[in-house]
Amino acid sequence: MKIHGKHYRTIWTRPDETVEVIDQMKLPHVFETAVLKNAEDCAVAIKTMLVRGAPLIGATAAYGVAFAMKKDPSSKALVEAIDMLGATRPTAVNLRWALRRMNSVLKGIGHEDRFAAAWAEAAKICDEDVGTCRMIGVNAMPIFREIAKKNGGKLNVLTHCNAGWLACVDWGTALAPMYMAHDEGIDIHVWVDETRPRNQGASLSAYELGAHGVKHTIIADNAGGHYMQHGMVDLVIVGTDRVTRNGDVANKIGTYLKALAAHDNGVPFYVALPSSTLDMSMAKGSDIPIEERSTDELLKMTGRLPGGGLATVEIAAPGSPGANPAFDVTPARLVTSFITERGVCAATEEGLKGLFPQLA
Ligand SMILES: CSC[C@H]1O[C@H](OP(=O)(O)O)[C@H](O)[C@@H]1O
Repeated sequence: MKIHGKHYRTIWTRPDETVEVIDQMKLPHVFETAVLKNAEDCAVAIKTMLVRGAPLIGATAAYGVAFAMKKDPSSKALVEAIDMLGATRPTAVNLRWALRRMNSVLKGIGHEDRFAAAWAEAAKICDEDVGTCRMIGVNAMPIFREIAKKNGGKLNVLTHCNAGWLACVDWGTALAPMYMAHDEGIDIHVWVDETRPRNQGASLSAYELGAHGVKHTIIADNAGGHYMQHGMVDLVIVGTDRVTRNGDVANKIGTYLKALAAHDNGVPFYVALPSSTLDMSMAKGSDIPIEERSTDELLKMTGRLPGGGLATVEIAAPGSPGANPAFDVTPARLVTSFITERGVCAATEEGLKGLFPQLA
């Protein structure tokens, strides 16, 4: 998408066979990129959330495997790289999906061809993600148009966390239809959950939507139910990090509470789901490993000082312990529909198999 008047993807290769990414830990205050030069750089970027978002995590890990093959194309090195990258974050299945895909491409070819093949496959994963996300937007538009038409051309959407182009390679999943609706002339407004503790909503979704000129309002995570109770939310759409065979949805912590509020107020709750985030090997949501992150993310906050520059301050009672699960699981019964690159389906095994028979 376009920022600062220039078209960006979130990850791109450089002539010196390195990879450049946007440093998302510094946004929205500072726009800086970071150059990844080896598999370890990719692992650290994923673990620290310099890059984040299920599809972008997978793409970054794919280039991590390519770097590993450049250094040592042996099968032992391939296994070690996959293990190292796979250990960075447990919840987003895209990481495992990308690593499995890289392994299946590389294990059957000669060592001398592995780097070139890995570099090409990582690029293919990125290009496919752009097309997948665009199609999620396209497939969401009939829903957006229908609801907007009922509201005289206006549409109030609530979203949680960041499932925009910054979470993917381009377009985004949940935010893709927001851009398309805006560009089509629908009077769309987005309630942006700040999304504590990492504030991906206030820092990243608001940054994206503002850059595209989409009307939006940042709200406290705890305010979403209030707006739904007062008829100010026409639909909720979120991204996901893993959907299991029965349609349960892992997504950023707090998503489950939004789904409950939406259900209680008769607000449709959609999940934008690329097939790379579908885990048909896992039966149900309670099987999904939930990442526990440092309580520093909860008990401290980073922001911009009045004179510029970033600073991190403590915001909690000194010495009080914290707990910081990064995701929760929304049961399929609370999901109105999945919106995928192949169309829209019910949040059921049957619905998913209907769109993705090859994954059955
Ligand atoms: C389109 S994937 C976006 C998904 O990933 C985010 O998690 P994180 O920022 O921790 O990588 C969040 O769950 C988003 O919905």
